[in-house]
Amino acid sequence: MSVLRFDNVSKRYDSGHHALTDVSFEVAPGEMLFVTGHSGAGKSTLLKLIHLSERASRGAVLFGEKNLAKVRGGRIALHRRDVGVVYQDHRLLTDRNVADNVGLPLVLRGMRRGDIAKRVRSVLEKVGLAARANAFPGQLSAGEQQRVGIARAIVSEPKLLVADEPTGNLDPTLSAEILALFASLPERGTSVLVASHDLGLLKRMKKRVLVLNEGRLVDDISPQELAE
Ligand SMILES: Nc1ncnc2c1ncn2[C@@H]1O[C@H](COP(=O)(O)OP(=O)(O)OP(=O)(O)O)[C@@H](O)[C@H]1O
Repeated sequence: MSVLRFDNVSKRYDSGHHALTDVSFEVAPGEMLFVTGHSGAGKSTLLKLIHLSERASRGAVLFGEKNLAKVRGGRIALHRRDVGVVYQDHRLLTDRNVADNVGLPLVLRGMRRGDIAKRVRSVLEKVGLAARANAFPGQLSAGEQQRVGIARAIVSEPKLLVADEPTGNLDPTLSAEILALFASLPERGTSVLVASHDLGLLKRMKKRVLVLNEGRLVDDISPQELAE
């Protein structure tokens, strides 16, 4: 059983623009892969269909056995518990400190405060921000904010993590560290799908790469092919 499956998915925005056309692929449990393509190729749209910021116009997006077309109303929030999202613009709450931002998904889940504090501490250590737990987002660098966003996305150990250009604001050393962190998630059962147009990074990571061109999936490159 795949974690995620796109079956001939197309997305046409209300403007009439066809952002995705007939896209099909599957993600296995514990797999890490990238989606790439030039600006406007449809990478963000593809991720939005997974966390239900947008809906497919045709075809089916399946998350495990669940057809996302049927996930409506209150079930959207439940679905989002299973999908961790790292946004390009972080989307942190500016009036809450780092620890509160990271712990928020666990609060929404009704987890006990003591357990939340433990998990938050552990995940902040992983992203190298343990010392900044009490800082507010406005006091952090762009790269640090990015890492808070990543910590928040992985704190609830989702089945799938989707990240849109997660290393955009980070220097090369930090990018490498964050990607190494992503690459370690599959061992703990989280599949990872990252949108990136950084070809150097894709080559270094040696993971499967989906290539979009004008909304069509034009290549699906295995790690072996990438190494050649
Ligand atoms: N809400 C929207 N309404 C209309 N068109 C949109 C909307 N969002 C995106 N598009 C268009 O759909 C196409 C795909 O956009 P998308 O953001 O998915 O591309 P992308 O590959 O992520 O690009 P980038 O690398 O620049 O972020 C673009 O031509 C974009 O202008």
